Amino acid sequence: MSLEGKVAVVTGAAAGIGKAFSEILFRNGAKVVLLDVNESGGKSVMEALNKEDSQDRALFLSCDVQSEEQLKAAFKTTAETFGGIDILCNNAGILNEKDWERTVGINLVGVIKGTYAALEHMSKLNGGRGGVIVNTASIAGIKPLPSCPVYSATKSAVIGFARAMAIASTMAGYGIRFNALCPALVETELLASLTEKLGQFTVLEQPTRQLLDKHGVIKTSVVAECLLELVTDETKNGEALMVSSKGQMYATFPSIPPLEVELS
Ligand SMILES: NC(=O)C1=CN([C@@H]2O[C@H](COP(=O)(O)OP(=O)(O)OC[C@H]3O[C@@H](n4cnc5c(N)ncnc54)[C@H](O)[C@@H]3O)[C@@H](O)[C@H]2O)C=CC1
Ligand SMILES: CCCCCC(=O)CC\C=C/C=C/C=C/[C@@H](O)[C@@H](O)CCCC(=O)O
Repeated sequence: MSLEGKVAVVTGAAAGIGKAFSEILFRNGAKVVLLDVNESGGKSVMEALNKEDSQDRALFLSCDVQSEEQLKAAFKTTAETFGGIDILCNNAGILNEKDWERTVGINLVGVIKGTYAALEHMSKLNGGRGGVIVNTASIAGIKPLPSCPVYSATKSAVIGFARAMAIASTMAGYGIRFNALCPALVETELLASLTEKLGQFTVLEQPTRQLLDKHGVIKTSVVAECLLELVTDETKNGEALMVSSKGQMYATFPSIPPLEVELS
C-alpha cells in the first residue's frame, strides 16, 4: 500500500517513538495528524514537518487518549480536514507501576477507545475506506518484565486486542488490518526516572538496569521502519512484530488443536 495521499493519525506523537512514526509516515507521502497531551512538543513536531514541504500535511491536535470525547473530536476534525482516515497508530503509552490504574487507562483503555472511535471513520461498514491500525505494544507483552507487571499486562493485552480485532475485521468486513509492534528497549524518555516509576517493584530495579546494560537501546527510527512495514505490507494482519538490537522477527503463537475453534 502506497502512503501517498493517505491520512494517518498518531497518538503520543509529540516525542519518542510517536514522533519517529509521524516523521516516517509524513516523509512517505501521508497527511499526518499528531495527537498528544504535550501541546508545545506536538506543535513543534508539526511545524518541523510542515517546513519539509509547502502542503501543510501535518496537523497537531491536543488529545488525551483517556478521553473518548477528545478522541472522537480529534478524529472528526481529522476527517473534516483531510477527508477520511486510513491509518491509526495507537502509540501513546506510559510506564508507571506506582500509578498503575493510569497505566491501564492510557496503555490499554486508551488503545481500545482510540480503535473504536477510529472505526466510525475507517470501517467499510460505516462508509469508511478501510485501512490499517497498529498498536505499539512491547517485547514486555510477550516476555514479561517482573519489575513492571502492570505495564507488561497492558502490552500483552494490546497484542491480544490487535489479534482479535484482525479476525473480527475479516469476519465482519471492516476492511481494516490490525497489527501490534513490540519493541525492546528504545532510547526515549519512557526509560528515564525508573526508580520513581517502579513503585513497590523498585527492589527489582537492579536486574532491570542490567537488562539495559546487556542489550542496549535501539533508536526510534529503527522502530519506525518496522511500522512502515506493518502499514504498507497488505499481507500483514493479526501480526506482532518484535524488534530489538538483534533485529526484527514476527512472533509465533501456539495453536492448541484440541481446544481450537475455527473462526476464520
Ligand atoms: N521506550 C521504550 O523502551 C519502549 C516503549 N514502548 C512503547 O512505545 C510507546 C511510546 O513510548 P515512548 O516513545 O518510549 O515514550 P515517550 O515518553 O518518549 O513518549 C510518549 C508520548 O506519549 C504522550 N502521552 C502520554 N500520555 C498520553 C495521553 N494520555 N494521551 C496522549 N498522549 C500521551 C507523551 O506526552 C509523549 O509525547 C508507548 O506505548 C510505550 O509503552 C514499547 C517498547 C519499548
Ligand atoms: C526498563 C523498563 C522499560 C520497559 C519498556 C519496554 O517496553 C521494553 C521492554 C523490553 C524488553 C523486555 C524484556 C523482558 C525480559 C524479562 O522476561 C527478563 O528476561 C528480564 C529479567 C530482568 C528483570 O527482572 O527485570
